[in-house]
Amino acid sequence: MYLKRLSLINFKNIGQEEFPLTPGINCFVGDNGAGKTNFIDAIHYLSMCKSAFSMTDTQSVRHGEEFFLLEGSYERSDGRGEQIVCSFARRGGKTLKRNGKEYDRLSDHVGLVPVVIVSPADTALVSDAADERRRYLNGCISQLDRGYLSAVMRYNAVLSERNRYLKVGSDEDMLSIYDRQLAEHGQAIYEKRKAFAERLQPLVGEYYALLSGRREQVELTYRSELAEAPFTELLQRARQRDLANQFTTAGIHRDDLVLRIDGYPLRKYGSQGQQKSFLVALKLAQYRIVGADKGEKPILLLDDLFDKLDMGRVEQLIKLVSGEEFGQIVITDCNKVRLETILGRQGGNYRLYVVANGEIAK
Ligand SMILES: Nc1ncnc2c1ncn2[C@@H]1O[C@H](COP(=O)(O)OP(=O)(O)OP(=O)(O)O)[C@@H](O)[C@H]1O
Repeated sequence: MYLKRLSLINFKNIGQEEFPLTPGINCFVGDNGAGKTNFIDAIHYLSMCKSAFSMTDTQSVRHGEEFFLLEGSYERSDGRGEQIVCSFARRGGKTLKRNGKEYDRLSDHVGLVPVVIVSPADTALVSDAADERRRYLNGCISQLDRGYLSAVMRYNAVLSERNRYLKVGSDEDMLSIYDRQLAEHGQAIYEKRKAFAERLQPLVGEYYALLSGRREQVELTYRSELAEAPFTELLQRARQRDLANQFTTAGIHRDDLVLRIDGYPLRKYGSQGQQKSFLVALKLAQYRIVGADKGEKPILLLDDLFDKLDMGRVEQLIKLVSGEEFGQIVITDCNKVRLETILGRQGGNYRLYVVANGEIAK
């Protein structure tokens, strides 16, 4: 699946733009603050119904305007077309249409146009607390599995209720009801996270080796208390502790992904370039899994390509993503000459858009 044509109105610093894209490599170049990332974010919106960067939709409406509108025309691998329109109005909220028909629920759209993004904001996956990594896992798995997202939402709802109850009550029967519900959704989430992480593991190692020239070895492992015992048993064991603490102390809301380099924690011992390489390897691994499961190659968004990577690793990355396994690529970089030099060495088949003040130079 690739994006053939993109149209934007009032999206961040972009007033109005419409242009075609190639099925191969598309590059947005321009100075800092020009609006390159905003084009990438628009593509992300059309797939995930939300920004990859801004917390709220309102932040994506151009200052002084009332709404934004994004439209993408896609071509599937079998030649069929898809027309996706995402709009948001400060007063009217968000709507999403596929081929003219509005979705009842935005979540029904997630996964139709698979997308994987690599951006400087990924560093939060290494530096921040475990909830950032759980959010990442949730985002990946929900592109592949509709039931997963609703299981997570139900789990979180029961968890909040149980935590509220623990502050006011201690009835064993009541807690057992919550436990049964938590265990039902939590166990299913655990199994899916475990299976996904097991698929990621070898691919992350493989891609990291390719990017780094096999200089270091990296590992990714999924850590969950549910690996020790079934969830119902964990909840039973934690009951007295939960009553004392007045919140739920065991469960998949404490899961984490453990990232290591040469056996040591990546956050403490990895250099910035090594951490970035790990994150790129992780995203490429995700790309492979999503592509295999969907039967459509995702769109790969590489925001700020040279962020923390040396020339050798960037060149390796471009070589990798120019291969058969990958489909449409969208790259942003502030240095046109540097980018063109590398792309030239890889065959020179790409389209370049020069961005200034939210506009593409014609
Ligand atoms: N809602 C908005 N309305 C108007 N302008 C906005 C809005 N949100 C962000 N911007 C502007 O968009 C610009 C940032 O664009 P973007 O992040 O795409 O830059 P970039 O070209 O990727 O830059 P860099 O090379 O620094 O990463 C900034 O000038 C910012 O002020």
